[in-house]
Amino acid sequence: MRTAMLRSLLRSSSAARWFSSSSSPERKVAVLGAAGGIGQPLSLLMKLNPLVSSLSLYDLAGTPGVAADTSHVNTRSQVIGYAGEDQLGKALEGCDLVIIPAGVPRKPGMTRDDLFNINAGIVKSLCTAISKYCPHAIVNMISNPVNSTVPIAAEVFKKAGTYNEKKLFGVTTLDVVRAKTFYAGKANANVAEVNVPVVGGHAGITILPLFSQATPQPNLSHDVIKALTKRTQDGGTEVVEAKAGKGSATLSMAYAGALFADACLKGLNGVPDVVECTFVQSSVVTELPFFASKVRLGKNGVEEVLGLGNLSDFEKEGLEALKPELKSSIEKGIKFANQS
Ligand SMILES: NC(=O)C1=CN([C@@H]2O[C@H](COP(=O)(O)OP(=O)(O)OC[C@H]3O[C@@H](n4cnc5c(N)ncnc54)[C@H](O)[C@@H]3O)[C@@H](O)[C@H]2O)C=CC1
Ligand SMILES: O=C([O-])CC(=O)C(=O)O
Repeated sequence: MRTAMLRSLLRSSSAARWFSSSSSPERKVAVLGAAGGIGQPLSLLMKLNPLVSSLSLYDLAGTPGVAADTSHVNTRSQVIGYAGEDQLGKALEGCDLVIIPAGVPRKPGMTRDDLFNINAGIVKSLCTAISKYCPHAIVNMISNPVNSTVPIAAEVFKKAGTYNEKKLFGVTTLDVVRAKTFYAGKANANVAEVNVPVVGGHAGITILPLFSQATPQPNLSHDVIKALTKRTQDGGTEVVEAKAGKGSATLSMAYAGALFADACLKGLNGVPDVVECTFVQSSVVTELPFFASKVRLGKNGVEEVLGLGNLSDFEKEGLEALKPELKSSIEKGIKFANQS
């Protein structure tokens, strides 16, 4: 279901006709940081999405080129590039969905939290503009550290009087994408039929894949589950090291970001039973104010935050172990937003 759009694109010899046949509502989507490593392929994937009617590509520089390039693809949306802070308002006006991959990526040896000092300020200024120009938009936060940037966004929106907890999402889809891929390999399963919930947050041990709830469920040993868990938690670092100083995951992240944005748009359009794992304000899952878990998406954003279900003893231990780090990252974000 989730990859139907991309699979149809690959299969169809007349993709343009397939895409232009959409009659879904008008939806304006902005990508902030659209000229970056994630921003460019994500902009292309959003251009391919028939649910988008208007695509607004914003960055400090370079977006006129990305927009001109992307706009030649013969699909539904009209694309406009906006460059520089004075054009941010226009980029955001009337948006239904704003996707934020703006900010610096990791280099080998860094943690996601090492990005806080630069990215916290970027996210704060972008969210201030969102609260002014499209206060009702759904926000998909990709910029790291997600465990802190989502609480920063919430505080900025609260201060502006525009906070709607149902519309703010930390994008953790790449953790799910990785968990599915790695699990399918070990389970010898068709990856297209694999499902794995991933909960917690988006950094190191705060990423908690729930392989006990994965489907299909072959009999994998505890050692294999432990190794799969570690590989999922270290997936970002695996890419950072392989890129050797040239950034972090961009292509797989663009794919994951496009999947999550598509799910949000489907929810907005009233498609039933759209469920994704995502980092949201959460009161029913743990005592922490934000937590990633399965969430049902709907016309207003979050329709329902779903519980964790039954956990294995190993997952229960993982859950307790992640809480202090996640709590401290959340608090760091809240403190930053209220201090500066
Ligand atoms: N949530 C997740 O699963 C993942 C998150 N990320 C994060 O995404 C972020 C972006 O990564 P990349 O695209 O690889 O970085 P990049 O450096 O290639 O691109 C970032 C873009 O943001 C732009 N930018 C910086 N300040 C801006 C501002 N104030 N307004 C608009 N644009 C601004 C830059 O000009 C640049 O084009 C990083 O923080 C990275 O850690 C990366 C992979 C996965
Ligand atoms: O690891 C990073 O820095 C980027 C990221 O969040 C990921 O790939 O999951």
